[in-house]
Amino acid sequence: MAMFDVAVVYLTRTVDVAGRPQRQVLLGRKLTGLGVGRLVGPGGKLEPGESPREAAVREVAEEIGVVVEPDALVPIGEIAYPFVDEPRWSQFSHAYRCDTFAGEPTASDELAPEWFDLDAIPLERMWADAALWLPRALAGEFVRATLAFGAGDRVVSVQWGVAARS
Ligand SMILES: COc1nc(N)nc2c1ncn2[C@H]1C[C@H](O)[C@@H](COP(=O)(O)OP(=O)(O)OP(=O)(O)O)O1
Repeated sequence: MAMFDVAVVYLTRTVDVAGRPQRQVLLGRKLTGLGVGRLVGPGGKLEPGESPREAAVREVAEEIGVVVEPDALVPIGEIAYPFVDEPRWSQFSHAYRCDTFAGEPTASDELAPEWFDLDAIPLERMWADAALWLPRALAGEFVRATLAFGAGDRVVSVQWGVAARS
């Protein structure tokens, strides 16, 4: 199945809450395009000739006005998303975590960013696949998977260990 590539970035930070360190992740409410209304990491499609890392740097700057260095991006997953009923939506996602960045996340036309505690990510407001892998990936595991979407944006099949483009 033909798939377009996307890069998605999960910025993380540690804040002090009543004298204790609290890990947080930045998500944003999608304001336009596929998945509008959902919480996502900043990201989007690769442009022609771009590497996933280059796209990740560009998308973070465009969508939340934050500067990340390519080397600061830590790969946390490669996930193929075949859309069985809408093949033109099928995509291959390169996911990164990034602890080091410059600038304050700011809303754009595409995304309204917000920090969430890592132990209380509102997974029900994200794409349905997030609950299957994101907490593990943010805890340090590299996730490779093929997660097929069906009608109603439900995950209809799960294959771990392989990110299959066809
Ligand atoms: C768990 O997180 C995600 N799961 C799934 N299944 N898909 C996700 C997740 N986070 C982001 N995505 C997808 C959704 C979209 O297909 C892309 C991002 O798309 P976007 O429309 O923002 O792409 P751009 O290239 O920025 O848009 P333009 O076409 O407007 O340039 O990632």
